Amino acid sequence: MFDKSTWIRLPRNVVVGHGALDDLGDAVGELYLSGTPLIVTSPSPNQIVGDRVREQLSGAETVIVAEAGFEQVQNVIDAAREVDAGYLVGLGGGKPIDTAKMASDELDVGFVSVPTAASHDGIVSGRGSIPEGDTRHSVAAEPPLAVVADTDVIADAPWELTTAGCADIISNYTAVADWQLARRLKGVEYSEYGGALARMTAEMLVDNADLIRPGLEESAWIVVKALVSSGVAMSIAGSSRPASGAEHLFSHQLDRIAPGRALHGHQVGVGSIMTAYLHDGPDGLWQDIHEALESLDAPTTAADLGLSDDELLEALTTAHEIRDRYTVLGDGITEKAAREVAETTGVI
Ligand SMILES: NC(=O)C1=CN([C@@H]2O[C@H](COP(=O)(O)OP(=O)(O)OC[C@H]3O[C@@H](n4cnc5c(N)ncnc54)[C@H](O)[C@@H]3O)[C@@H](O)[C@H]2O)C=CC1
Ligand SMILES: O=C(CO)COP(=O)(O)O
Ligand SMILES: [Zn+2]
Repeated sequence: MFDKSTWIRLPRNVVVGHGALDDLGDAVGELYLSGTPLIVTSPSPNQIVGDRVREQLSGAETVIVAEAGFEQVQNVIDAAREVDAGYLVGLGGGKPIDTAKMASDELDVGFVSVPTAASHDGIVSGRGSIPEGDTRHSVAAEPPLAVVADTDVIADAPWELTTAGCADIISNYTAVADWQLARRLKGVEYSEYGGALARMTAEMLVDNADLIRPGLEESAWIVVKALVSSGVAMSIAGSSRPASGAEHLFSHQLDRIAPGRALHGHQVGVGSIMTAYLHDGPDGLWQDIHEALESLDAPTTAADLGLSDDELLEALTTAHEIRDRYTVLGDGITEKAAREVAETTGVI
């Protein structure tokens, strides 16, 4: 008997474009949400567009989160209960958006995603990525009912935020390769559709890398659309597997070893260069990934990430410990192997 069943939860309204923030009220109005909106944001996005968002959502309250973590999620839950929030709006980069979507899940209220930077592919996903002690959880969270991405605001954000988002997407190449490896070696469930979409998104971004340039609103448009597509791949898969493999484990480990040193997307990009080499050897995809990152002016070396060689090697040799997710790192690679891959790819 066929007894498989799956839920794919996707946003109803995805509004991307110049001045899209002015459509936020309409995009939310169409969802028939009721009650007080609670805006979950971090200091810079609040300063940049907080008032514009509050103008669109009458009676909105605001809570500021500086970091992502379970404590912050709990603070948002408490703030939401205090104002009897009807729905939450994540405004900013990946941290406030993840925090809002996790709090919404716990509170059983709607979630709206308003990215102010194209820095990560969690803007649409129904996953939250949260550190806790020595580990980092990828948890099911409330997918957004609406995503409103204003390309004017995003194009105005520091350029490195956009290149971080590009690198987060490019890393889908190695994430999907790890996922396929885990299917072959460990029988991990694989979604052809989720894997193909994630990979195609990375390919489209690499093919358009020449068009992605600072200050061009069209670049923000290309990157946001790719981030949406990558998030949809995660929703189809019901996990972050299409967009998170060993390169992400490496980045998560760096967040512990060298916190705040570099952006998430930049760390996974450098990780992806090295794990692509581990997958395919010297003549494989690592050079294309390296070239695409270089052409975007995204980091390709430990020094670009503000890391010493030793910090980078420590992260690479211990990344497999972060969580129980089988990747090309298996149960860990030796320091000699890590040094060889990092040197051969020019990362150190
Ligand atoms: N749930 C998921 O599927 C995913 C989650 N993530 C998570 O997202 C986080 C990384 O996201 P980031 O956006 O890099 O972190 P972030 O939220 O800390 O943002 C990075 C910086 O950009 C600033 N910023 C945002 N918009 C700005 C603007 N318009 N102008 C000036 N500054 C602006 C923020 O204030 C912050 O200082 C990590 O915690 C990562 O694990 C990343 C990818 C996918
Ligand atoms: O960053 C992600 C996808 O880009 C997902 O993060 P996790 O590795 O925590 O699932
Ligand atoms: Zn990521």
